[in-house]
Amino acid sequence: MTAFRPDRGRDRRRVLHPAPSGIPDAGCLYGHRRPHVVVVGAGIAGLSAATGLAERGVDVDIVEREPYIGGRVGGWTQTLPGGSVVGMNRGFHAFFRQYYNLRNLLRRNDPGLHRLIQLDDYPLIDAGGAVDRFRGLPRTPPWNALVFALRSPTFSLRDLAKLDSRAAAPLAAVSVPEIYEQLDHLDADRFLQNINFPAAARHLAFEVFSRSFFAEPTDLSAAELATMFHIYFLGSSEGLVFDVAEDNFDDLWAPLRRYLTDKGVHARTGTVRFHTRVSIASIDTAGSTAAFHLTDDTGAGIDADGVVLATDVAGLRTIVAGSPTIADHAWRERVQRMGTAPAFAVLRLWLDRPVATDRPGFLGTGNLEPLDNVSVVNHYEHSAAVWARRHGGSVVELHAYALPDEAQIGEGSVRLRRQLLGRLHALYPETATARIVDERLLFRRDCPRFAPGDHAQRPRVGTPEPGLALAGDGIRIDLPVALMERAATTGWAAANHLLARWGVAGHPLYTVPTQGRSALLRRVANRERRMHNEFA
Ligand SMILES: Cc1cc2nc3c(=O)[nH]c(=O)nc-3n(C[C@H](O)[C@H](O)[C@H](O)COP(=O)(O)OP(=O)(O)OC[C@H]3O[C@@H](n4cnc5c(N)ncnc54)[C@H](O)[C@@H]3O)c2cc1C
Repeated sequence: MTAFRPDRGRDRRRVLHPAPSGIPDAGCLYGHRRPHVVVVGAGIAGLSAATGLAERGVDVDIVEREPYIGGRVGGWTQTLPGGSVVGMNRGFHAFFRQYYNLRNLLRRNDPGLHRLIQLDDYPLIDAGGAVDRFRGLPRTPPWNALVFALRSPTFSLRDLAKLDSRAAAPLAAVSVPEIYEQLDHLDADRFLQNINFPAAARHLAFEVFSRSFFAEPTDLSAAELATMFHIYFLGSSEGLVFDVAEDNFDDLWAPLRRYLTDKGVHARTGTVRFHTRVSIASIDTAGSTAAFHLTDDTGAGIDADGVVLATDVAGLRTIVAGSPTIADHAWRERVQRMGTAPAFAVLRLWLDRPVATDRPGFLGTGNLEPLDNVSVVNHYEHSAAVWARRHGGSVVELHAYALPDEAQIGEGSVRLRRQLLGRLHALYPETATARIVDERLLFRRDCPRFAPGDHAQRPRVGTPEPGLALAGDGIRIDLPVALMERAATTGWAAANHLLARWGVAGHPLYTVPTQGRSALLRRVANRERRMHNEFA
């Protein structure tokens, strides 16, 4: 059996959320057989849920619409002109050290996390050429934020003095979930204006934060921004340096898939089967001998004792709309009200020339629309590095978030591509004369919306339907987690939810502290909240 050592990080103030207690193995709970759960969606959330269930003796079928697993962090291969087979994926992802629950998933079959490598620095540059850097920052709050602010060309000591410290207190004293009561009615842009945050720094540091939720600061909840600031900056001493996958994302998930399907080798007892290219259309709770009957869009069906819906928002809405017998009307309506963020584009270029050697693996940009970031993929991804070496070239990826609908079609997409290339040539002039050997432009719109007011409406992991749980980065969980880590945490929590129903032990979760680290700032923030409530 593989000994699994959980990732606890280095922050001594991280929080352990203990595993719910129960029997260790679901065993023969159903007489002669184990319970059987269908997990719909094989992104991070679905894979976490499946792992959590299988390790406690539940039989799991994972059903995935795409031909690959990993969801938005999935990878596949494609053939370039000339016959080279190269890796392709949905774009650059930063794996932060405070992603404890995601790292614990990856550790299942890669205990040393050798498939992740550290990216030493990721500069942020704005239209005026001002650059913020993360290299060499202290890890411990508040020194990380202070040194970042003092070093930043967009933030002066005078700016610091001008901050409205009372209005800004919630930023430094985030408490989850209370922060949503305080700030979810506001948008991030308005909040930063209210606290006198300097405009240049707003564009650079905070726009990058908010646009990583694929939204403009005016469309992002201030509570989500503050929670992000807490997770990555003031609430954790794991630091702002992150890891990236050292190869295409399929390399990240293949070992986990083996871990889940190889029988008898690992510390799990349930049987796991993957079904790719299968799209679930509906779930029925009536008329079948099993608790649930799931039907795919070809009409084929599968019975289950429990279900985890770990799809993206659109997938969840479609399935729930087709399933009038599950849960209740109010809950189904709540699901239909979930929103998606605007579309984004990922343009990957295979160039016949290298970029300058000192170009960073990842560069964030502010105020350089439509460009949000540039990655030099061959600086960190193994298969891209092999291609670049063999061809004396480079592999570069450009992201553009929060796009208007017209940017995705016809002349709009041609213009977007042209603008992105123009930005690249201005930032990295050596690329202007490079020939594009091949390119892929992807448009997607499958990230959840985190607009003001969304939080209270968001469905939670547990549902009114016994035996049905939700997971995904758009699902509410009142813990300080975001993006990939929210996907992983809700996945483990969905497994725990179903296991608890059967009296089976769950899995522990870890998070950054659930409240701000400074008692003084917490007191100021609490006073502010009380005053706000009195006047509201
Ligand atoms: C370009 C980009 C960059 C990002 N960068 C970062 C980053 O740097 N750091 C970070 O933390 N996060 C980042 N994210 C966010 C991160 O990708 C997501 O938070 C995370 O992958 C969500 O995982 P999930 O399992 O919740 O959803 P998904 O990955 O979307 O998984 C849902 C799965 O359900 C499947 N599905 C949907 N409907 C059905 C159906 N009816 N039947 C069967 N299957 C179905 C889908 O095909 C999909 O595989 C980024 C996202 C994008 C797009």
